[in-house]
Amino acid sequence: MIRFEHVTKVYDRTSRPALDDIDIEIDRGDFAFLVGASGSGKSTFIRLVLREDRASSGSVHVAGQNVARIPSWRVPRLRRGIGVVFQDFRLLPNKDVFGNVAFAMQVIGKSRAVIRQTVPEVLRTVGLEGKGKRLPHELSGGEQQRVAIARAIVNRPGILLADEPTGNLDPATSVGIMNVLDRVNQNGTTVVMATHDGDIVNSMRRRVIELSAGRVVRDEAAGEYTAMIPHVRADGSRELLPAGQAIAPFDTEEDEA
Ligand SMILES: Nc1ncnc2c1ncn2[C@@H]1O[C@H](COP(=O)(O)OP(=O)(O)OP(=O)(O)O)[C@@H](O)[C@H]1O
Repeated sequence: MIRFEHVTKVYDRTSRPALDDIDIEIDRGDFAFLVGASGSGKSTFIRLVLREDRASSGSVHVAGQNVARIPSWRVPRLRRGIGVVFQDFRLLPNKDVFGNVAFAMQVIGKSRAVIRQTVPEVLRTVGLEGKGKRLPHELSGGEQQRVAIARAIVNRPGILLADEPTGNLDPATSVGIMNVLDRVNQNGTTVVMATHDGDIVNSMRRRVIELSAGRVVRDEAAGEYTAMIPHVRADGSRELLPAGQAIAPFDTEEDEA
């Protein structure tokens, strides 16, 4: 569904690539977490899928299409097949819940009859039945994110990209949002979620793609937030430690040198 072939992205006026020779495939129906420190390239990955930016080299394929070959006038059609959810919800403040979701259908020319039928169905999917007339400021953060997800999926995209969707939410509310994303995935949508939320990654046990300085340093089918890597103790015995901690003995040696 999403294929990166040796993709490198170097932004103007920077020397270090934001993405460095990324070669990865995310299949139809997958659920993949993108993890990695701030600045490791997660948002850049998402921007390239949406063709908000172009790869400096290599190619990005979405639903079988090389996005660099799509003429500008057809980019909106590419994006119509991709729902996007952000950390800060980005709802229209003067439209109610129904209006926010309906708007995504109006802009692609859906009829009023179809909108009237579809929006309540989608609001039910995200757990917001009966809240169609509320304005965004009358909703909790978790409810606002549910509206954002409803809006992202109402046109049945093949892909849902979520950039830190639980970043502004407390842990309990985040679990509710993950249940919604899981349901969306079970309905066949490929979900890619960039996150710093270790608890969520560890509880979901889905594919984990870890970026570090623009490179894929880990890609596990049912991974955890932090990789556990083998570490040899001074006495020769072995233990599993989080990747960051396992390099400590080498730092010590350097300090002494
Ligand atoms: N428009 C830009 N111009 C120049 N450099 C950029 C631009 N956008 C991102 N970068 C740089 O590219 C690298 C990757 O940034 P990116 O935003 O993709 O990281 P991220 O993993 O999403 O970080 P975060 O977790 O903080 O959102 C960083 O070094 C960043 O400074």
